[in-house]
Amino acid sequence: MATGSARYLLYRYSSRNTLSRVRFSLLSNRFCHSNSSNLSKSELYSFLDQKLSNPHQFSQSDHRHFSKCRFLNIRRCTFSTLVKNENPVLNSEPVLESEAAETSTTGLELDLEENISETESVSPEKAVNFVEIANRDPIEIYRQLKNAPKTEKQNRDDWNELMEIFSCFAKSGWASNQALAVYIGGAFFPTAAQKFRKFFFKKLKTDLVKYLVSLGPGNESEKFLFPIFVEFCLDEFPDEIRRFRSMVESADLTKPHTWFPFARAMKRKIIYHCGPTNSGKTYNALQRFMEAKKGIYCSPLRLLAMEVFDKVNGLGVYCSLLTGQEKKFVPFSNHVACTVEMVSLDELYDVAVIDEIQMMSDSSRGFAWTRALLGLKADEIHLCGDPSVLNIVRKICSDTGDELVEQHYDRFKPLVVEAKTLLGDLKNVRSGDCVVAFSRREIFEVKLAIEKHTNHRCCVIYGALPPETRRQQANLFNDENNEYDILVASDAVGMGLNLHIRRVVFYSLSKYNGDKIVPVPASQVKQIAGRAGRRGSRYPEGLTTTLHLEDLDYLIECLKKPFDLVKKVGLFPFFEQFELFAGQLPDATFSHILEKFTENCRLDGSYFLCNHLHIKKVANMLEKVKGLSLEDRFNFCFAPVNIRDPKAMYHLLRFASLYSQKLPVNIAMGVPASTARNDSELLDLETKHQVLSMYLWLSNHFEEDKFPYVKRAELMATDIAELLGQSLTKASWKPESRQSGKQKTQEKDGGYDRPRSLVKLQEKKRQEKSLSKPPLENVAA
Ligand SMILES: Nc1ncnc2c1ncn2[C@@H]1O[C@H](COP(=O)(O)OP(=O)(O)OP(=O)(O)O)[C@@H](O)[C@H]1O
Ligand SMILES: [Mg+2]
Repeated sequence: MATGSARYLLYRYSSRNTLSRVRFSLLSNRFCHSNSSNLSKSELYSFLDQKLSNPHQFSQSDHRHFSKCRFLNIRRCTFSTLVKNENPVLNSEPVLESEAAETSTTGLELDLEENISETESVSPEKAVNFVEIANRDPIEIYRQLKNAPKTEKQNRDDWNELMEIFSCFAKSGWASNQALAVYIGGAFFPTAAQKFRKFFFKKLKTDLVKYLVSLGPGNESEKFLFPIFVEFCLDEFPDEIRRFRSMVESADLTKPHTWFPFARAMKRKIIYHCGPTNSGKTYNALQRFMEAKKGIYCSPLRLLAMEVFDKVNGLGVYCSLLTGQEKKFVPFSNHVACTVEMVSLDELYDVAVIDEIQMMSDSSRGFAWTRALLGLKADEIHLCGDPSVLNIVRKICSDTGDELVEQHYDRFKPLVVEAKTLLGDLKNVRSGDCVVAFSRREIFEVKLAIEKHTNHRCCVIYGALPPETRRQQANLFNDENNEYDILVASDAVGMGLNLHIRRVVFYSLSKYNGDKIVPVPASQVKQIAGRAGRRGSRYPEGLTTTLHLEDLDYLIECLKKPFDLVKKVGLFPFFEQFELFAGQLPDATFSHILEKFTENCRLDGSYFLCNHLHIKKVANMLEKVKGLSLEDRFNFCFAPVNIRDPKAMYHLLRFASLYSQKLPVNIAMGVPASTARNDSELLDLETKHQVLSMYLWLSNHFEEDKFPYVKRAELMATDIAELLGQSLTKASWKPESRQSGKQKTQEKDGGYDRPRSLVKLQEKKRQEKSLSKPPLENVAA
């Protein structure tokens, strides 16, 4: 049977079965792409019967296919043209849909309208002028629907199709996103869409239904429905819209440079000291800092702030110290060394230094650097960092109108990679080595192994140690006149400390990121490796290598890799912004407000909202403490606490409870009489110090009289830091296993071996995973 006649039969069949236009088109499409065009009339009819017997015969892909063809089918070649072309009585030469579309021109639209009316008598359904509907004003459509006295009856197919269209609309990410622009919130959108559907179904108009059915579920119908939906919402939900509007406006984090009008009123000069590690960036910035009449140095770490405080005072420039935990005011000082979170944006300075500016992109703490850069009231601001945020600083300066001067640096002496590695054996460590491991457990295992199998003694530095203890360990390592000539450290060694390291040895290049084991990012590897061979140290030429040969390639790859260019930097609302937003949700809990803020806040393309999982965890715990103001909660949530340490969390809860009851907050903790004898005692000392540090932090962020035991806490903290230092120098025990099922290290005869390269292990796992996955085509099939 010729395709033309088959199509005619198909059309006749569709008339007989009152097939909707969409279904007819889909069917004819399928038909044309199948061998069924060779069937006889009865065979064809039974083929169609069989197709139609399954109500789900038109799959999503059919709909998608039809959507794609919509412009061909509707705008340029309507069903009626198709029928006309295919009708052997009217046209003996059949024209396929695609051909008809191909040959149509833009001028055809007028003809199509004629065709619609022309075919009214032959169409299985009343022909509808789709072009006219597509161009109709949505406001007018909405009014017409609203004023329609009753619904017009539809056939079942169209009804079902319409249901599907509305169900897709309600789930549409596009529509939900667009709705935000008219202040229909993401949470409210499904309700609004459901009410819209109810409204529409009560007022069905056949022409609209036909048109929507011709568009089918998906993009096209969503785009058509959306403006009508907007009209409906404006009319039906003015209160919700008003409420959401003020909520969105109070969560507006766009244009953060406008938040600091005083800084904007100043003509600031920004000097970006840009370069790799050990290139003199901080040194040069500090020279200007010390020359200035009034200066501030903003550090990424307490330890580094203390170091600058000592160094600057040592050079005769009076300088105070300000960190979350301590305030050391030096009389007559016009200079201050602080942690970046503590920087004052009220004071005027001649020179400010913001060290490690690339930390602006840090997922949790980035906002503190962004705030300092945008808000510092200083004539001259020196930024020190790697080139990763250079572009974004350029953009910020063009927003703020500040002058930007770039100073580029090279490393004093190149870092040399030792290709031999330690051949998997820690016995090959040498004096001046810093072995870098990424967990506390590994650090102690390495220390134990080195001290057992060699004559070297090890100092240790890791994040959970107080800065005072880290400094004590660093001094012990730097001092030539003792037996502690190896440093075993975590990534905590990567910033700030000036250590006499000859060679950085990576024990591993993978670390646990709180969720899974991942390769250490290249920027971090560079930063850590850069600790070797500092200018002015005993080893001005630096070396780096790995324990295992297998890890060497990854190390080289990281060192060669150019710095990634950061596209976004961190932001977080001030308390005042948060408070304004909270006003929209009077009965909500703190964590709910936080959640809503995250959901509704708007940010410019160069910024992201900093990760606040930690804050949320604390907020959830403090939910049960009654009587805290919003500001109190906000402050308590920023207190430095290890959320994975139940003891530390318990103390924070206790502090907040006492505070809320207006009782003096006590420490309720003693200092152990002697050094730690095992790892659990050491862990206990670490926790105790963290709790005291938290107490001191809180005393600096709340009224002092509420935390009356500051002096005592300071003394206890000093004692514990000392005990920790003493405990570490003699520590020779196996670390506590905090997680079961972790990789076990192996001891071999007369030596020590880590199981295997974790980087390789990760790579192998990834490869196995991708091999076990079927090829994409199969998945699609
Ligand atoms: N011009 C100089 N004269 C004397 N010592 C210098 C000079 N420049 C830098 N140094 C010393 O070199 C060492 C590294 O310098 P600096 O700390 O400024 O490097 P950096 O580029 O900031 O490195 P990082 O990125 O690791 O912070 C420091 O001990 C510093 O005192
Ligand atoms: Mg530096």
